[in-house]
Amino acid sequence: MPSIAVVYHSGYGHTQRQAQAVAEGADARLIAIDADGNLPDGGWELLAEADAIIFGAPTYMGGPSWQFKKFADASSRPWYSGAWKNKLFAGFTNSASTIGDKTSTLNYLFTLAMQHGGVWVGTGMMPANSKAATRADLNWLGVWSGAASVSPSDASPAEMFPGDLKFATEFGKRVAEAAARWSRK
Ligand SMILES: Cc1cc2nc3c(=O)[nH]c(=O)nc-3n(C[C@H](O)[C@H](O)[C@H](O)COP(=O)(O)O)c2cc1C
Repeated sequence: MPSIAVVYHSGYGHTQRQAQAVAEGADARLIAIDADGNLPDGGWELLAEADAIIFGAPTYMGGPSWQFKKFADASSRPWYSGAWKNKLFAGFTNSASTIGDKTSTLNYLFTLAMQHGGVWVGTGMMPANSKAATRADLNWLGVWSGAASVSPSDASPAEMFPGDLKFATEFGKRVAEAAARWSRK
């Protein structure tokens, strides 16, 4: 079975809930970037061993949080040795506004994966964009480059939209299926 890691930052718990949903679908290990932008003990080793790495960050000011960016800059060490080359990568983000420039964050996560010589997995999911669509549906936002979710600015993590969480889990499953095909183990 391929090993999959979800490495994410969350300032206030919303991206963490999304990360848990992605990890559930992917049967992945969760690695939380802390408030200082550091990984827990053993985090880098888990990433080195993973067949697939899923990046997650909240969208702050139209991009990933600085803590995620600190992690990304620190990943220049495995970049130097090509240690993450040919792994599968995917990404997700959460923010308050429906659009909120979330795709800028997803584009950043994609670019990071490409810098590492990785192969990107998108959502591959049809949008729920008819008049009858509700926030309980999968991919209500209509995003293909990665999983996205909305947390209204006054909503707690417990109040996140069920469709967004289901979307995150299905996205995790898709990455796991892709990793099973990609991995030679
Ligand atoms: C510094 C800061 C900047 C933010 N910038 C954006 C933004 O550009 N777009 C948006 O939709 N929401 C923005 N938000 C709202 C957060 O994305 C939202 O609260 C999100 O749920 C936070 O995720 P977290 O709980 O995982 O930290 C911002 C919040 C903070 C604290």
